[in-house]
Formats: sequence, structure tokens, C-alpha cells
Amino acid sequence: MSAPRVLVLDDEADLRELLEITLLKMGLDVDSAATLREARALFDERDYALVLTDMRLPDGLGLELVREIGASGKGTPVAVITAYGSAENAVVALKAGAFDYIAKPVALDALRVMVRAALKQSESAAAGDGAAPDSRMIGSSPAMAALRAQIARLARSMAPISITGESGSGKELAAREIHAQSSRAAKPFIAVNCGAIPETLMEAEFFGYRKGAFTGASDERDGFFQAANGGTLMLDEVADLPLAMQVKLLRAIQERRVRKIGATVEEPVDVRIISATHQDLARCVETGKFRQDLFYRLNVIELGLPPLRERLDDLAPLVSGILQRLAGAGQATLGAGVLDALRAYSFPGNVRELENVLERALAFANDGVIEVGDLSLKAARPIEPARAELAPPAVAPPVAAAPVAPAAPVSPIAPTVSALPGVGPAELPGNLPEYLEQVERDIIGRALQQTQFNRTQAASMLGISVRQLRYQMQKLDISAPDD
Ligand SMILES: Nc1ncnc2c1ncn2[C@@H]1O[C@H](COP(=O)(O)OP(=O)(O)OP(=O)(O)O)[C@@H](O)[C@H]1O
Repeated sequence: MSAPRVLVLDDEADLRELLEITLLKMGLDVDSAATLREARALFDERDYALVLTDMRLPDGLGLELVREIGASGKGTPVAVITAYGSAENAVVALKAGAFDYIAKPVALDALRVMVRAALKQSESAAAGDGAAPDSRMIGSSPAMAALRAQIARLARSMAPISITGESGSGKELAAREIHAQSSRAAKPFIAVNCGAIPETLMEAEFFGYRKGAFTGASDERDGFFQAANGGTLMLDEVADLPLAMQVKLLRAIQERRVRKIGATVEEPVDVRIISATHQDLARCVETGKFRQDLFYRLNVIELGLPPLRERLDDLAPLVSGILQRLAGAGQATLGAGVLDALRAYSFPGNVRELENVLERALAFANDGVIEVGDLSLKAARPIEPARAELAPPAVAPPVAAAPVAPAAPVSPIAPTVSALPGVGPAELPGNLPEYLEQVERDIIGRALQQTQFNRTQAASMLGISVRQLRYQMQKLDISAPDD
């Protein structure tokens, strides 16, 4: 089998020679050109596994070649060589469809890493990989079809991608798809929630540390960058990164090198960066919360995920896919009106909320048949003024939850039903889940007391099914005298 062939286009004879020698030493065949015209003629004649081109050429810009090769349909990856410090050119080339870029002066170890990644990309394209991997992404609405096409295209490059979309709309799933369809699929996909790492630990978590670098560093440890080497690093909730860490991250992304805490030398890393946020990153730049240079680096290609309420055509296949995953094939069905009730709901928590709604509904469903009453959709049920104080906490969020507290003192009906902790209108509960549980326990307790523990009546007062009430009582450990 012949070696993969690379086309090098550069008008600087010295650099061209250096590139040729490096590529030949890697066991590759090389053709060289000094002008766009020569390169076009070679490209028309032969199939290349990679084209490596300088940006400025005597008869035009390397960018033209990037576009022409993209339009040729051959799927050949093109990498551009950019002048030192010209981040703008790199971004323009990536946006135009370049596979990757390398800055002058060309660091040979970085060049080899990039060439190997490009060759892998060519190989998998030739083998037809990536066309239809096992996808968990459900939906064929026009918005989803466009998203899939974009994902397939983005999987073929190294360009940093910034994914935006509401919470639960599938940002991480989209990032995983891009990774799975890329030539990096065999290497790790690491997702990091930037908002969840304490600031003091961030550098160690991202870049790793050497043994003895600080008190408690008893062993050498890799960071996220080393762990994702060869693969993809997803920076989730990237807007939450503190400014000091943004500087370090920018450097790592630009240089493609990281230094462990306590190390004297940097190590090269080959990581594709995908970032995600549900915040408006451009707005964060305006308010000084996010560095413009990092924004510019991360935001090369933007991928927007539509909220579920804007692609209701996907609701039915999503419901059946999720139910199949939760209950097994053919084990759960929908009663009359369920799909319509779901359609009428706004799903502020998007697909994740749909998963939660269905999981809870399944627990209440009789013989696997989910009825409208099992759904307990929050916003779908109007809050009647008389019942407003019984509205579930999620409708009256915690900050406004104070009015939920009973006007009259609660008489304990069972040992497990306790009075609410005093949270005044201006205060916030110290532990939200505990507070909400107590609100729920208190309301169920009062309903049971008012109905002399008639569960059917209590459930009806609260607008939930008896099965649901039983479930909540069990969960909250509420006992009645007849239990
Ligand atoms: N199109 C889809 N098909 C099937 N499942 C989906 C789809 N979109 C999202 N999901 C599922 O919904 C859940 C939430 O998705 P994901 O974690 O990717 O959302 P996210 O936008 O990253 O959320 P967050 O903003 O909270 O981090 C996951 O379980 C995911 O598998």
C-alpha cells in the first residue's frame, strides 16, 4: 500500500524544504508547490490525504485554496500556516473550513501532531466512518436536521466550537456527537463543568501537578488537558471561569502546550476544545466578566441548540425514545391526550425536563400506561387564586417561596410533619432541597389533616393523583394514623 500523500504549498523555499523533510521522515509522500496555480494543478491530478498551505502566496491567499478544496467534495483536510501572532487569520481560515492551522515559526512536534490528526481524519473519511455512528440524538425536525448536518461538517475539523442553548437542550449531547463522528472518537471525550470547580483547585484540575508541587501533592497527576489528549475537551458553563483562569486557558489553547504545577517544562497537548454555556458570552465580554481574546478563540464556530418548545415535531420521537430507554421496548404507552398535554407545555428545562417528567410519570402509571394526570406538568396547570398558597414550590420559586409558609401555626399531625423553618421574604433558605422538602411535607400534612387523612380527597385538593400522593408520602416519610 502506498504512503499517504501530502501537498505542501509555500513560496518560502526554506520553510517548504523543512516541511518536506519533516513529512518525508514521517513516512509520507510529498508534493510541493510555490504558487496557488501550481497547487491547483497538482490537486486536480492527484488525491491527497492532507494539503498544507501558507496563507500569503505570490498569486493569492491560501484561504482561496481552503474554499476551493472544501467545494471540491473530495473531503481533503487543509491546514493553513499562519504568520506569528496572527490569530485573526487562523480564525478566518477555520471559519472557511480549514481543518486546522499552525503558527510560524513552525514547531515541528506540533506539526507532527497536527499531521497525524489530519491523516486520521482522511482515513476515516475514506473508510466512510462517521456517517452514521450510534447516535443518541433523537429528532428529525428541520432544526434537528440542520443541526445534524452542521455536526457532521464540524466533526471534520479542529475548529473550536461554542455551543449555546438553554439548559437541558442537549449541548453536551451535541458535543459528544461531534467527538464521536470525528477522527478523535477512539480517544477520550472529557466534559468539565467550569462552574463546579473551586477556584483554588482550577489550575491543578486543568493542567495537573507534579509530586510535591504543593502540600498534599503526594503523587504526580494529570489534568483535564492531558486526560483529553488526542480527544476532545468540553468546557461546560465556560462563562463561569474566573478571569485569572481564563488567561491560563487562553495560553494553553493558543500554544497547545500545558505546564503542570511544579513542572519546569511544558508538554504538547492535542486537544479539541468545545465550549458551552447557557449565558450570552458576548454580553459577558461587554460586562468585563469574560476576556475578549478568549471569547474570540473559543467562539470560532457557533452552534446553537433550539429549545424543545421550538421543535415540537421532535416531541413524539423523543417521548418514545426516552420511554424505550427508561422502561424497555414496548413496555410503556401513552394514554389519550398525553402528547397534546406535553405539546402545550413550555419545557423550560428542555429535553432533560421531558426525561424527568416521563420518569416520574412512569412511576405513577398503571400497567405502563401514562395518563395526563401522571405527568404533573408545572406550568400547564393554572394556579387558582384560592389554591395559590398550595402551588408547588417550583411554580413559586424559592426566593418567592416565603408566602407558601402557613399563615396559621401547623399542628403536627404525624411525627414526621414538621413546621417550616423561618425564611422571611428577604432571606434565602440555607439548603434549598431540604427547604423545598419541608414545604412539600407541610402542605401534604395540612391537606391530610383537613381531610381526616382521606387520601383521595387530599390528592384532589392538591391536584395530584392518589398514586402520586402515596409516592410523595412514602418519599417524604409522612405517616398517617392508619398506616
Ligand atoms: N435530541 C436529543 N435526543 C435525545 N436525548 C436528548 C436530546 N437532547 C438532549 N437529550 C438528553 O437530555 C438530557 C440533557 O442533555 P444535555 O446534558 O446534553 O443538555 P445541556 O444543554 O448540556 O444541559 P445543561 O445546560 O444543563 O448542561 C440528556 O440526558 C440528553 O441525553
